[in-house]
Amino acid sequence: MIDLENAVAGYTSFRLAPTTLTFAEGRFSALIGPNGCGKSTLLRMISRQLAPLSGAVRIGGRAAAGLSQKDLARRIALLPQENIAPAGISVADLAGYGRAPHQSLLGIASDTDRAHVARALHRMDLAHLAQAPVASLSGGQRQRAFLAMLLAQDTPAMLFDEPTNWLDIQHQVQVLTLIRSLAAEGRTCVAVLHDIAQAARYADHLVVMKDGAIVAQGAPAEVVTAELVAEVYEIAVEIYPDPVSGTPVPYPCQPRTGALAAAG
Ligand SMILES: Nc1ncnc2c1ncn2[C@@H]1O[C@H](COP(=O)(O)OP(=O)(O)OP(=O)(O)O)[C@@H](O)[C@H]1O
Repeated sequence: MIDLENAVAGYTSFRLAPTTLTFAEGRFSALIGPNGCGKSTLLRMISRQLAPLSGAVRIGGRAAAGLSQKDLARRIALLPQENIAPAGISVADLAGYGRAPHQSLLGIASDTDRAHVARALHRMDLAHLAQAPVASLSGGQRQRAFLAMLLAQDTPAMLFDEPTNWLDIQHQVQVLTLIRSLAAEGRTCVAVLHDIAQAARYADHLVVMKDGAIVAQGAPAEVVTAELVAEVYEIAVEIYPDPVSGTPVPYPCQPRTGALAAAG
């Protein structure tokens, strides 16, 4: 579980509103909202990449501020939006970095570490590219290599900042299904997603942000309404039921311009 109590973080030009929020374990929570509303800032604060200016962040009931770097990395992992691999590293070695918090200072890999890495590469469809340099991968393959590193870290709380970026539709579904199964294993999973229909279909819980503040949260069917989308994204939509899950799918209303407007 991750809980925030009046937590505030930000930069000179942008600050989150005091945020009180719980991400429950065993649940896939999706964070949605317009560009620049503070979603990444919130994840950075939770993962302690950005120190809270006030308030508290607790991970598994423990104050994040009081944890050692290693203890923190055993409890929570973050897939950032931008990832840079060390020069010349292979896919398997990158995934192996995820095991560092579980190793001694000497960084000697155990059989357990190797098993975690092999499983992570398999889950991300990368076993055949294990020895390939990360620099030689496509954008989607690289994203999956960083996801494999996250899986190898094997933490009870996992944060994903736009995990479906660069992925084709097959791998988008694979990653969203994977996050669901990680939550079903009892982990606390939080993902920033831009596709509201995907968020509504795959997540159990939606948290909606605007201008640095949480403006709505709850079950997707309750949260995703035409009124909320209009208020948060400033665009008129109609809501259709997802043909598979029945969850809400917002579709932009067509502006009635040109020949269509004249005909109507
Ligand atoms: N390192 C930084 N230094 C200063 N300002 C920053 C920094 N990172 C982000 N910001 C500002 O903070 C605000 C929130 O950014 P953030 O990245 O959290 O938004 P976001 O909701 O994740 O956006 P997006 O959907 O575009 O990824 C923006 O106005 C951004 O310009």
